[in-house]
Amino acid sequence: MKITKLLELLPYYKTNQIIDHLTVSGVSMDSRFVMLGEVFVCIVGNESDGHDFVHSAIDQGASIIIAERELDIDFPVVIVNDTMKALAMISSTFYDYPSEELHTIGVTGTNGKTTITYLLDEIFTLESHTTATIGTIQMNIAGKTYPVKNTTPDSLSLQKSFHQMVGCGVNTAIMEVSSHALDQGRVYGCDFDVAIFTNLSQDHLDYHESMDDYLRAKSLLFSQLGNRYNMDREKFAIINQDSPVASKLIRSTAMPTLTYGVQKLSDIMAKDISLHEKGSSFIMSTPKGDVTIESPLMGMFSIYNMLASAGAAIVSGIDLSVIQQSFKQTKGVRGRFEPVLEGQSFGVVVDYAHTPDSLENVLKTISEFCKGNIRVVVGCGGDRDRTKRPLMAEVAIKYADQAIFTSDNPRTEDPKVILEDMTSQLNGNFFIEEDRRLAIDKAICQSTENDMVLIAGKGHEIYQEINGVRYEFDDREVARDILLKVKGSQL
Ligand SMILES: CC(=O)N[C@H]1[C@@H](OP(=O)(O)OP(=O)(O)OC[C@H]2O[C@@H](n3ccc(=O)[nH]c3=O)[C@H](O)[C@@H]2O)O[C@H](CO)[C@@H](O)[C@@H]1O[C@H](C)C(=O)N[C@@H](C)C(=O)N[C@H](CCC(=O)O)C(=O)O
Ligand SMILES: Nc1ncnc2c1ncn2[C@@H]1O[C@H](COP(=O)(O)OP(=O)(O)OP(=O)(O)O)[C@@H](O)[C@H]1O
Ligand SMILES: N[C@H](CCC[C@H](N)C(=O)O)C(=O)O
Ligand SMILES: [Mg+2]
Repeated sequence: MKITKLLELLPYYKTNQIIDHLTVSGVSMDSRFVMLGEVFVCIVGNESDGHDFVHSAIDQGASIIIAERELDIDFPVVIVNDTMKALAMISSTFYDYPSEELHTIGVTGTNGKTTITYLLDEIFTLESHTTATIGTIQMNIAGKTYPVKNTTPDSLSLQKSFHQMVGCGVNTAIMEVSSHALDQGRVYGCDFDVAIFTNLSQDHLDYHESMDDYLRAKSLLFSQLGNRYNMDREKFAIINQDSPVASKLIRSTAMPTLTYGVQKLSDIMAKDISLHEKGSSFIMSTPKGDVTIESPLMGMFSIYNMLASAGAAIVSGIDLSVIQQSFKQTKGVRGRFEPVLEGQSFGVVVDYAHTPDSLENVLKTISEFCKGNIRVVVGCGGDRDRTKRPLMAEVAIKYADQAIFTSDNPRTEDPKVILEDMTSQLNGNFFIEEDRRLAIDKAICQSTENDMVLIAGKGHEIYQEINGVRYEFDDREVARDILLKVKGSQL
């Protein structure tokens, strides 16, 4: 591609040489993987600064450098004021603006993103769309799955994936948009058609300076909605009206908004809600009429996830009958309120709750129907928001009859320090068992008829990360092994 074409969306840039004659074979943001003829974009990261690797990028065969500051090299350099935004724009240009070709839905918020992308995938698939999803668990393009490093990929990988989707005949792309991604411009320049907000509660205060800063990042999805090319298609924001920050987000976008909620008057509302052991049912009132929803998804938080998904489906032109059928037959998401059943007389549920709010929601749901004792096994991740640790522990002892605190992914931290952070100010009864397998064993072995065990925090994860090494660990498999062992010993 000619460099002049590649740079066509950048509003203003300076160069140190005449570059108009140059062509580029690709785009790279990592000096270690630059290929011959590629443009190398210097990104200032959290760990290192891409500008420091310019020489190695040139040695690897880069044809031109895009930087944020002047570089003392005799080599073609394009200087822009923000390389993160520049990377997003040139990646989109290089891959021929693929998000414009797709009906693209972005979901942001502290909790519920993965669940909503799965619910939407089921709805659009039932409507015979060819879909793709990107998120925490994996990327799925037209039925083929790919592993992911981040919930939301960097802008270069993202545009490449959109391009692949277009090539595979995908028409609807549904993705999670994390606050880190918004802050780091990973979705800058994406042509979203629908942007969904779930909720805002405490998480990631290791990365964001404050809750206001966290909200500012989330609001970028809405303020950037419709900023890009394809204005032939209407854009919509779908906002949780019951969230205290709803009005801020509604004001942050110039695009039409559809609200959803349970408490406050909203465009889409759930009424006559019934939450039970086998799921939930409610009347969903919408601008297209009312419909009765029955679903195996449990808990009030699931009602919100269904309303948000319904909002996005409605503005995408999908009939209420399809939404109704999809919610009825949903398979749910692995690691989200996933039961482990080995014929035992008590319940065991594995859930990805790793924030105070999600843990509270899940425990509240369990406490609404559990007739026996509730035991929770939970820890907090290392190298992540320290301030959420005591809050999660407090929620655990508030709702559970027995709280067993253990390790999650300690990463580079000492698990004992994490457990100390969780419990040092805590009043009440709890156990500490650092070894997650033993903690699960303890909860299961003490349970009897009608009790419930919640194993929280790791959900679908199939590893435990300790000091940079990922050891095989799957809460569901561990629980299953223990249940079978207990069953065997009772024969
Ligand atoms: C803190 C954070 O968000 N880091 C992300 C960031 O990496 P970074 O800023 O550390 O990058 P860096 O290592 O400093 O490198 C800066 C630049 O120098 C380049 N470089 C570096 C070394 C070298 O030899 N040559 C070279 O060119 C790098 O390629 C890069 O372009 O940019 C990378 C590329 O986009 C991300 O993969 C990485 O995510 C790390 C792995 C991570 O753990 N992020 C988490 C916190 C995160 O983003 N989580 C959210 C989900 C949260 C949720 O759902 O709850 C997510 O979207 O995944
Ligand atoms: N709407 C909701 N409100 C509050 N809690 C929720 C909601 N939906 C799901 N949860 C809880 O949050 C956990 C994570 O849900 P999910 O994976 O859908 O969220 P996420 O936003 O994708 O999280 P992450 O940021 O870690 O990727 C679930 O296991 C459940 O405990
Ligand atoms: N996306 C979240 C996942 C947390 C999952 C939990 N098991 C942990 O490791 O803290 C994060 O990276 O903060
Ligand atoms: Mg997720």
